Amino acid sequence: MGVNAEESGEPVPGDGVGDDSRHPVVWLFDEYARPYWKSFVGGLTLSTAEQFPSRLQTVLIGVAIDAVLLGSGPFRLPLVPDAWLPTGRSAQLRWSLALLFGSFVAVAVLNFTSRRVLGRFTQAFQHEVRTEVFDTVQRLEMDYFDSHDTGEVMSVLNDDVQELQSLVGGVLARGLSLVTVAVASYAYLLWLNWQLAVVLSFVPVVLFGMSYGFSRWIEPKQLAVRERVGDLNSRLNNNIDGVSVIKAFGTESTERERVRDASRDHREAQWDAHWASATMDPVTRAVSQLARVVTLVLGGVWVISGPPLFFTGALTPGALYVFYRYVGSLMVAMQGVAEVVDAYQTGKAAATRLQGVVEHDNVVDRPDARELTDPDGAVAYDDVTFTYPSRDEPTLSNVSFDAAPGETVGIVGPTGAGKSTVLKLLLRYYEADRGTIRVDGTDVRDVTVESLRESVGYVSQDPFLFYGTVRENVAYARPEADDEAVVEAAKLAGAHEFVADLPDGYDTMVGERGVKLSGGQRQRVAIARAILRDPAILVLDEATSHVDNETEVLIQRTLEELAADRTTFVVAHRLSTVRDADRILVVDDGEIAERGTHEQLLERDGLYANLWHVQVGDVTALPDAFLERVRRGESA
Ligand SMILES: Nc1ncnc2c1ncn2[C@@H]1O[C@H](COP(=O)(O)OP(=O)(O)OP(=O)(O)O)[C@@H](O)[C@H]1O
Repeated sequence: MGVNAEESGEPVPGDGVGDDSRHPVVWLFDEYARPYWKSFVGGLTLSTAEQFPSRLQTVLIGVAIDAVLLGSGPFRLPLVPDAWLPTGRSAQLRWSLALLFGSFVAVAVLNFTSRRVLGRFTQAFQHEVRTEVFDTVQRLEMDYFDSHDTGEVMSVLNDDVQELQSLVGGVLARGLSLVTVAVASYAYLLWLNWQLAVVLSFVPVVLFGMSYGFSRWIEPKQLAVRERVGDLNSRLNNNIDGVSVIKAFGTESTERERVRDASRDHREAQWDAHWASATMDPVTRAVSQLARVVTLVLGGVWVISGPPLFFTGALTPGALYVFYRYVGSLMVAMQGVAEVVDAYQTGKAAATRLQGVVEHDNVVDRPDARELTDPDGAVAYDDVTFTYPSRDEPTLSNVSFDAAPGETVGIVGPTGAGKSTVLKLLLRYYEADRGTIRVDGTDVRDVTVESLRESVGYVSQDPFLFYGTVRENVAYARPEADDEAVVEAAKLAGAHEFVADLPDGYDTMVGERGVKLSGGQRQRVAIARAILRDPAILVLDEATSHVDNETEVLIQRTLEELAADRTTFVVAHRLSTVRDADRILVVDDGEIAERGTHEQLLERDGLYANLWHVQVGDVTALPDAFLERVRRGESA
């Protein structure tokens, strides 16, 4: 996306598009954690460093048992020259106590700081991922939203981002500490008594093998859980959104069953994963207990009666204590590996899904795309053919037409003929398979999507209003617009009267999606929003379908004035809406079947003329072929 993440220090989420060679977790950190790398590395270092003073306590006690308590061994500490250490037993006791105390303090300080630093990193990282991935999602093209429902997307933005917490704390910090503990402890055991250390080394190897096998076993189960969560969220979301339809059709019990099914699938997937974890735990525990027993038996015999079996040399009680404690912590570390691997699999699944969203094949600007500045609004379709990604057959075939700046073009035709699709291509919601669409003579693919859409005001049949006030919704297209401009736009859209009658006027909350307004009122607010934007091209896709005839006439008048200096496309079923258009295109089955002015089309006595006769109630004028078509449900 143009900016170099290295140079700017900012994460650039689109950078990874198409780069699927990176491991999802590496990709995630590379894309979003870079600005915070210092706290990331610092936090990991501190949490790893914390392990050393806490391991030192066992060493100190072991040495003190032999040297101070029993007086049977030298007072020696790893990595500390003997010359620095005291020789008298009371001085050694004081040293041991002082070092023990020091290690307690060090553990507390390191624990506090590592949690703080790593916690801050995790929060910042999650925040970055959440906001950047959301930003990417909202830029994804329409085909993504055609094939993914809200619940699925929400689950990625909520649950998967949440998982990152355990990816950092539960996997990276814990994993690194565990490895450090294991390596350092084992190195010390080798130094203390290499023979016993070598014999006991089989246990961690067995435990590690078990953990690895377990991870392979659990991975698909974790993935299934995440997918089921997405399905369940989608179902719940859909039902809450569609609650009025559910009530109207009295389908509460059917919906209850559907939610129950989705929840059951989720429960089963969850149980499957849980059961796998629950099986692994006691098995690893048993192996670890066995290792402790072997250490005690072997070491005890060694201390009391000299080296057993093939062992040679001596083992002191202090060394046995260290062995017993360290073998215990080694086992805990190995058991922890299973949990780390488990958390890693969950984190990896989340990262994979986040990567999947961000790397979704998006309509991106060409490298040399230019800004479309201040266009006159000439629009030309040249032999455009288009197939929806989920369809096999083209929805539009060989569509060609021109609209000069300031012209009003009406688009009519039966339901499902492809009228809205024609205009969605102008907005580049989708890309044409063949042919070219030009604005002011420039191929829309050669300009930036953002500047193209800034030049087009779009009002759909069922416009979406945001939760907020009427004023906020009108000013949405131009937040800096002052009250006067908002009221002016509302007047032009025929909305001012009803807004003034609302309890709080322009400050009235419209409810979620504008539910507190009628369909016609919502449309008028949406038209005001488009007018306020003052675009060169205005697209009204059934924008007045919910408005009564009288209000439509009013809106029509204003739009005529507005349309004078902007190119306007009007899709309408109510033919009176487009009667005065400079040109009318009749779309039938994805093709432009007829074109001309209202009068020309009536004269032609084709599909348009038939649709007109239907609307003016002149049914006797309709030919049998047309009536047959209506009977087959092909016309509206
Ligand atoms: N996102 C989509 N994915 C797949 N097919 C789609 C999609 N949107 C529309 N279609 C199909 O494309 C065809 C044309 O749809 P379009 O919405 O352009 O028709 P229309 O003429 O505007 O219809 P109406 O008058 O009912 O609004 C229809 O068969 C429709 O089912």
